[in-house]
Parts: sequence; C-alpha cells; structure tokens
Amino acid sequence: MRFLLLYATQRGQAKAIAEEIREQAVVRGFSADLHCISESDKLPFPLGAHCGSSGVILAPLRLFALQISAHTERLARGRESGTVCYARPLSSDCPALRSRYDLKTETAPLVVVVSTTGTGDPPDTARKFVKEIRDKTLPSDFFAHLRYGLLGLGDSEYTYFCNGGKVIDKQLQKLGARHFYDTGHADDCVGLELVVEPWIAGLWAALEKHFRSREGQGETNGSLPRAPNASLSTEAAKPESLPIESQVELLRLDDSRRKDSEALEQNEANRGQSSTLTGDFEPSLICSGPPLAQASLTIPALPPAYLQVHLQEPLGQEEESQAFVTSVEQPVFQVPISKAVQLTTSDAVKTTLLLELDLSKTDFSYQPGDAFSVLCPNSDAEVQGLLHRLQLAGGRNHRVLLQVKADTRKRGAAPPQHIPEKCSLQFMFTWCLDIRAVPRKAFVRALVDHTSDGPEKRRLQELCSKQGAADYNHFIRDARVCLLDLLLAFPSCQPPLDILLEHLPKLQPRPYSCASSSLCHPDKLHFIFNVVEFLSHTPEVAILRKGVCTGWLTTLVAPFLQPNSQASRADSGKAPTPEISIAPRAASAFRLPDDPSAPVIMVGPGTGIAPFIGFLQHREKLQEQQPDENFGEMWLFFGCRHKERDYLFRDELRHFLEHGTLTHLKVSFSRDARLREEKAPPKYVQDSLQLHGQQVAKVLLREHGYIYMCGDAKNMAKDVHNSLVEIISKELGVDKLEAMKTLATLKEEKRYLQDIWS
Ligand SMILES: Cc1cc2nc3c(=O)[nH]c(=O)nc-3n(C[C@H](O)[C@H](O)[C@H](O)COP(=O)(O)O)c2cc1C
Repeated sequence: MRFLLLYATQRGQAKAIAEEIREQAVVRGFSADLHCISESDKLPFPLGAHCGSSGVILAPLRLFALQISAHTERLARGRESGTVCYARPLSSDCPALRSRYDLKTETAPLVVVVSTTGTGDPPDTARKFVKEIRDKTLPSDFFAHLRYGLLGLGDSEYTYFCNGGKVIDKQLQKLGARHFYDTGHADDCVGLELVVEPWIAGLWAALEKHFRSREGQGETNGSLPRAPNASLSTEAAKPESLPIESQVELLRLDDSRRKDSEALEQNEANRGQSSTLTGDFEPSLICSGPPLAQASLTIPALPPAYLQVHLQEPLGQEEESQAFVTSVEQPVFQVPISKAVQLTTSDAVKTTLLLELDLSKTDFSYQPGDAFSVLCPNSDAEVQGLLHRLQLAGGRNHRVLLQVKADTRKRGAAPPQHIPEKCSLQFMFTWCLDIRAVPRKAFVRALVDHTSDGPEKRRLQELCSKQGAADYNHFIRDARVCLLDLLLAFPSCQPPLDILLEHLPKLQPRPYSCASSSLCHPDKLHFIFNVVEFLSHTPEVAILRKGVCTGWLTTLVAPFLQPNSQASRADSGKAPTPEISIAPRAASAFRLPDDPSAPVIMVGPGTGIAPFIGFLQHREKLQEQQPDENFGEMWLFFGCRHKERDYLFRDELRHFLEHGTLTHLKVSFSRDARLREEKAPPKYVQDSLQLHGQQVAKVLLREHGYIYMCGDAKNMAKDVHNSLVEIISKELGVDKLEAMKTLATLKEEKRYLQDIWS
C-alpha cells in the first residue's frame, strides 16, 4: 500500500516529521514514497534549492530532532526568505537527485507535511509548487483524482498561523482534491508533538480505510476519519479567501494552546493528589507523584541507533581551523568588533548592547532593513561540563569519526551534515551541536536505555510516556531544561556519543537586524540585542544562564564596553580586538519604499527599533544628497519601560526629529508610573497607535503609505495587528472582517511588512 509523502520545510522539522512517518509506515505495512515538495515533475528546481532548510541539506534525524531553540535570541524571525548557498554538496540523503513525483498522474493517496516561514509564507522549497497550483488557468477538477491528508506546522505566536499549510490545503481543495484525513495544525509555540503525535497515530487508520474503500468501490467517500484529537487539533479547509481565513484564526481560541492548558491542568491535578497523599511532597523533574507514579506507561518504541562514533588520534590546531571553514555556511565573513556600547542604564531590567562591526576589509554589503547571521559557539564552561559529565574530557582533542552502522535499516541514513569530517570532540560540542536545545521526547526515550538506576529510569520513562505528557511539558519543555541539566538530574544516565549526535540538533547561527545605514556609516554595520538571561531550574539549584549568542558576545566585548555617553572604540583599549564570523541572509521585502515620497509608519518597541534606525540614517543622507526630492512623512512608534533607563537611541531620535527626517515620534513608557500618572499617556505602542488612529488610517488608506512592524511576537505583534484592525474598522466604518481584508490587501501589496521573532 503505497502513498506519496511530500514535505516542505524551511528549517528541517517538516522533513524530520515526514521521515518519521516514512519509518512508521514500514512497520504499519505501508510504503511511503518520500519527496521534497520541490521535486515535482513540472518544477525543475535548481539543485541547490532542494530539500534542506534554507538550503542546508539536513541529515535524516528522528522526529523533532531538529528543533529551533534559543527563540529569545531572535532565531525565529518574521522574514526569512530565499535560499542561501552553502559550500557543502548535496548528499545522497536528498532524494531530489534520485526521483520526482507527478501529482497530475498520481493515483496513490497523498500526505503533505508543510511548515510556514516569513510572515505566513510557505517554505522556500514550496514557492514554485504554490505558484503552480495557483495558476488560474487550471480547471477546477485538475486534482479531482487526488485524496490527501495535510499536516501544517506553525507557531501561534505568528499572525498567520500555519498559513503555509493553509494555502496549499485551500488550493488543493479548489482544484478538486479531497481529504481522506483531517488536516492537523501543529503549534511549535506549545510543542509540535501535541498535535503531530496523535495526527500520525490516526493517519494509519485513515489510510487503511482509504485503501479498503478503494478496493471495495473504487473510491472513498463519506465521512472523514478523524485524528484522535481532531476536535482539538484539526479543522477542514474553509471556503473563505485565504488571507482572511488566516487572520480570522486570531479570533479563535488556539486549539493547541487549549490542549496544552489541559495538559497543565492534568499536571496540577496530579500534583494536587500527590500532595494530599504525601503531605509536602512536590513532583519535580526527578520524581513524580501519583497517579503518574503508579500508572502503567505507554512508551514510544525506540528506533535502533544508526550512527557509530569512534574517537581517533588528537587533531592539530591547523586541522581544527580547517574544520571550522568546512563546517560553516558560505559565504562567511570574519569581521572585527570595532565598538561596543551599552544602550541601557545599569538599573534597567534588560541590558541592551550595540555592537559596531568593521566591514572595511571585506566585501560584505547590506541595505537598511536587512538581517545577517552571527555564528556563535556554545559556552566553554557548559561544553567542558558536558564532556566531564560524559566522561569524555580526556578525549576532547581527539578526532571524531562518524559512520552509519552497516546493518542500519534506516533509509537514507547519513552522518549529520552539520558535523565536519575532520573535527575534534571539543569542536563538535562547541560549534556544531545545540547543547542548549530542549531534549525532545524521542531523545528522553533514548536516554532511558542508558540509565542504570531503577527509579531514575522509571522517571525518564514517565517523562517520555503518553501518561507523563503534562510532566514533560512542565518540567522539561517549559523549564527549558537542556541535556546537561538532564544528565545532572539523572546521575546514572550515561548515554553514548552516537545517541547524542543523533538527537542534538544543529547549533544555528543567530540572525540580527542591521541597525545602521552604510550611507551614514561607510564600512560599518551596527546591530543591537538584549543580553538574554534566564534561570534554569535543576532539582538542586537554579542556574542563571545567558543566551548562547548574546552571552558570548557580551563576554567578548566586556573589556571595552562603555556606557552610552562614553562610547569607546575597541582598539582604544588594551584588549585585542575580537573578531566574529557573520553571514549574509537572503534579501527581504523589509526595505524602505522605492518611492521616497510615500509616507512610512514604523512600529518598533524595544530592540525592534533596530531596522528603523537604519531607515532613518539612510533617509537623512538621501535628504542631504537630494535636497529637491520630495520625501514622505516618517512616523515612529517606539516603546520602552522607563524614560531614563531603556529609551534606546534617545539622542539620535531627537536629532532625526530636529533634522526633519523623522516627522512624528510617539514613545510609550510601559512601566514609568510617574509619567503615566501625570497625563495618563498610552502604555504600549498599540495604545499609541490607537490614539493616533485617524492619522494612521489616513497614511495607510488615503496616502498609499507603508507600515513596518518589528519586534517580539509574544508581546507586540498580535496586539499591534489587532489595533490596526480596530483602527481600520473604526475609520472606514466597516466590521472587523472587512478591516482584516483591508490589512490582508496591504500585506499582499507589501505595504504592511513585519519582521517579528519569538
Ligand atoms: C523565520 C520564521 C518565520 C516563521 N513564520 C511563521 C508564520 O508566519 N506562521 C506560523 O504559523 N509559523 C511561523 N514560523 C514557525 C514555523 O513554521 C515552525 O517553527 C515550524 O515548526 C518550522 O518547521 P520547519 O523546520 O519544517 O520549517 C516561523 C518560523 C521561523 C523560524
């Protein structure tokens, strides 16, 4: 029983899930014909654009092994598009080199796993596919022969939740294709597995029913088999036009969140019962309470390990640096940090730093609005801690040799592509593996088999079991536990290296927005970031951790970091000028309008102001160079906590106002009680937008203006979006749905642009 299995991924999760489906299919007696969605017969993609995540060719990993971590460090952002070229050749893992599929003639059922990127866009590898199926000349029965099931991946922190999947779902329906299984929408914000696992579990029955009905009567019809948690996780495609549908999503209670809160309630219930039974007893990462402690557990099967790892002779320094060159994306630029400034005062809640990079010895170039990536290492202390805990400290300089087990039955098994052929153990843990990633359940499951102590083993089993889902969410995922935390909490767990390499995801470069214009600062690039700090709770102690990249950068610049007023040059101090490696990111639409007379509204609280500083610098220089040109109004809605502590770029903004570059500056202070008592001004940027709603609507609707939003998805993006809906609805006298349509049109016209991260 063959089915066609397509995936469209940006960073690898959809691919990992599709591979998991393929593996499970074998056990269930099906055969999955797996392809990247770009491998359509009619879509002759250039080879470099296939199959990977932003061009990375991913090694086959188990379900969820590739997760995106360090979200607070702007890893997940709202504007990634296009593919980056990488030095490494495509591996045999990429089926693009082997075969193609053809939906027009396909008779087998189709299963699609598709994620979302950018602001509600399908992954880069699906762009041509989407374009093709949107072709208006296709007849409405073009896919009438197709029966399909679709799993969308997304993150509900983003405005257009799972929109990549919704677009494809919608178009397939329009062209006559029908579901043989309900669509699932998995939410990375609360844990993809909450929907993915039951969706896959229900897929097999749906496929069987489909094949049975085809044997019997030629085609399946009637009611759709539903995923086990279909009422929570799935919904059929709706007939409304897509952008609106995706925005209406905002008004609904998010299903996976509901599921999550149910899990947490269950957790609370467990806890309540346990404390009744045992007095003060509190469940924790290392021990559960009843009823979980007494429950019989359903534990996922463990796929056999497919990698084998040998430690060879120690590597020399030169070979090690060669490893660095081959392990990173290309092109990579090595640049000195020429300046470091602390933009916030010492009593601010968050510390914001500005770094200046010297590009004079490279040909790296950028436009205001662009982003770039910083390649960062894991903290040395954590790497040494991990090596020590794994009893591998003695072999830290030894070369790691990775091979696929000769007897593996894993199709397409290959060593992880993010580990270079010649590298030492220490290099691998420092530059290649995301040791801070929250271990997925499959990883916890693998650890069970390497834990000798009975109670510890039982607790790990609970944490990866169906019955312990709430505990996993609470004590591992929400607590942001990492591998080292787990190993410290479970001292008898001694996993071999191959298990770690199969489960630890790639350490991803961190993206940042350029916060300068090269017109204003030739050969320089500025960027800003908050120093990320959080408490990681292990059973014994709470450890204060810093973000992988921001923590590292902060340490690098500490010797010459100066407060705002005394910004210093790195080379003026005694410390040697540190260098970092950066890589360009694909150009995006987040640019100033081509027509300089078009009015612009910028909304950027906190570090979301970064690209707008670049815009303003750029515009100021253009105004100097072209005094007769007609330049449109520039509005900036900025927000911070305290006027005196974290009002970023205060002097620069005042300067732009005086110069006339910035025509309207609206600043809201969320925690400055003194200021708010005086006049009750708006607390957040969205309040400020509402206050100036009439003018905002005028700029956008009558003057054909542009609105840009940059910042943190959690605290800002949805609220700003909702405020805009309200403003438009009020100003045009239309209902919310109509207002959403207007905003969707602005988005389609690239006049409503977001750069958000979670
Ligand atoms: C840059 C970026 C943009 C994203 N944009 C959206 C979005 O607009 N809507 C959404 O639902 N999810 C969005 N996501 C979340 C991803 O779809 C989600 O994390 C998914 O699991 C990634 O799967 P992949 O690794 O297969 O690409 C975004 C993630 C990133 C990193």
